[in-house]
Amino acid sequence: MASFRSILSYYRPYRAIALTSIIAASVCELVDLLVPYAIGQILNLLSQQPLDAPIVAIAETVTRFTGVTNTFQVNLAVLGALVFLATVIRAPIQPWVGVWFHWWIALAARRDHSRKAVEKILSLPLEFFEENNPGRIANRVNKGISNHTWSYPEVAGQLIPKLVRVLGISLILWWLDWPVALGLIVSFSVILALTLRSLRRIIQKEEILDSHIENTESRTSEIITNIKTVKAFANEARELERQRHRLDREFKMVIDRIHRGYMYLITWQGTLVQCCLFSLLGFSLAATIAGRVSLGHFITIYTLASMAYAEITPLSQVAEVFARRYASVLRFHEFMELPSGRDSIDLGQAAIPQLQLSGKVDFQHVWFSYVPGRPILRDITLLIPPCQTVALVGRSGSGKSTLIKLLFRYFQPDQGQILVDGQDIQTLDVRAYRKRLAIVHQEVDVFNGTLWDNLTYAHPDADAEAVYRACAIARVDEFAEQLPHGYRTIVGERGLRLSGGQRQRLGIARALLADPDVLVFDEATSSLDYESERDIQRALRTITGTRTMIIIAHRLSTVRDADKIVVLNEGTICEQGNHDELLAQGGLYAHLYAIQRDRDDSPDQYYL
Ligand SMILES: Nc1ncnc2c1ncn2[C@@H]1O[C@H](COP(=O)(O)OP(=O)(O)OP(=O)(O)O)[C@@H](O)[C@H]1O
Repeated sequence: MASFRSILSYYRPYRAIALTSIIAASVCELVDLLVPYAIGQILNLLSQQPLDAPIVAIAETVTRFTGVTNTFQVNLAVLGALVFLATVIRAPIQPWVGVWFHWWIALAARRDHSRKAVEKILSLPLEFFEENNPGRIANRVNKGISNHTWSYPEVAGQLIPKLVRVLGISLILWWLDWPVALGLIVSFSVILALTLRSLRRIIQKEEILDSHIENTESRTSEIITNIKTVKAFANEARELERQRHRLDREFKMVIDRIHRGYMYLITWQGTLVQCCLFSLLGFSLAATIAGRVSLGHFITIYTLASMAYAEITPLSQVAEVFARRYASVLRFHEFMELPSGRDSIDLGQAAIPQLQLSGKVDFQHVWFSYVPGRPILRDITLLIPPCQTVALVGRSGSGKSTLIKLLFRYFQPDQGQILVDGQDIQTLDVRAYRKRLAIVHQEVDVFNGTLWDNLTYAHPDADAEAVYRACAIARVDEFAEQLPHGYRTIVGERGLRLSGGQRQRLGIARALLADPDVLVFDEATSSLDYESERDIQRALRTITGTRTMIIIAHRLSTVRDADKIVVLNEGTICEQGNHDELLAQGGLYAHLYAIQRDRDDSPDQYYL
């Protein structure tokens, strides 16, 4: 559970430098207090009233060392020097000991935690990304980090040094006239406590607002991602209406609850401060008339008290801004505390151990459910000998892709085990293991970069000859040559958009270049036209028998030549054998095959 402690731990690596810079900034604030004090003493000097003992002591020391006997001149020089030190000398030092380090820490922490956030994203389990859309995740991370970045200089550079300043003022006032100091301390503390209490109430509303904003932004991001569907169903107006409703709700919350709350706070706070200052003026004036306080001290007291009360507004503003950000900062920490997936990789591990597999895959009594009590796979037992081509077929939702997800260790079986070359895959180094597998999905991910970069994603050091060979098999060469800059054309997010078929060919070539021991095609050619698909299949025959291939397909023409066809039905294997055997069995496969042969005009394209 994220808490204030999590926020402190964000800056733990910079503890020493943070402490030093906060102390330095606080000292600068204290030095600034010398000015009203010295001005008060100058007034006493000019009006021939006695000076305070410390000033007299310093002046006597100066007289002893310099030999100057004119007391008035020495006193004036000492007081002038104090003002010079507190203003001219302090001015160039303060930004460096304070601002520079506060921002250095904030920016260094941003760099470090952005890296950690990427690490977290890479280590979260797959189901997290199925439940949270990219906009929601990016918003949570970016907002959390940027709020941390902005808050640190404010808290370390303002909040803490200003509090020290107020403490310094109280001590000086206590020394000059303790009843006035007591009045200031009590009134200041009461106002600050009341302010913080009001802020706490506003924070609760800020938290609700934050989750409203996250929902709105997440929907906007979904609209962008699914814009084709929105337009195709002419749902623009409905989406707009829904977002308008959400934005109105946010606005109402901001104005009626949050902004109004701040307005009330500023109003009573300002009035109370002025009342206190006015009363303090009366008390110190009375003390001066009664001769208890010198004219110089009266000026010093009033100036210092004004300075202290003047800090209530900036202090509460910093506290207010911090409060606004607190909720989103905590949400960032909650995100960072999410448990990593069981399949997560040790990113600190330098070298990936080498692993070579024969490609023998053995599912032994595998049970699996996404939701407890609702098994998706039931007692799957399947042996795939090395270098065989096995097809997984079955109705939509029968569990084909889930079986592959288990093979890739995205999820763990509830019961049973999956062995590769006789070893339980859970015992293998996950990075080394996955390096020996490759998959081509129906939807191929294309990164922003050149076609070449995308092709060599799994194997960046692949030599040109290997790339061209894979491209020839997957028929990438056909369209690559047509692109404006060939293989160096930028594709993806900020480049040329590839068609669904072209993306699938790219996906196939990319997987081939990884040179895996087990190659999986999950509806990998479904976006291709019949002719291209047949051509690619013919080309793929050159690698058939060189590695284990698992093909998930609805189009029967793509699996007829498989060594084994496994038919899944409601999470169980109901039949297995080659095409002819399954037809001869006259079971589900033969039944569906017959239905589709009758339905389809083309004898080569049967869908399951
Ligand atoms: N992350 C998930 N959480 C919960 N249920 C899931 C999840 N992923 C898939 N399922 C469910 O598991 C079942 C099997 O899904 P799976 O994707 O394995 O089927 P499939 O045979 O590959 O289907 P298709 O041929 O349509 O791709 C479906 O009922 C699906 O709704």
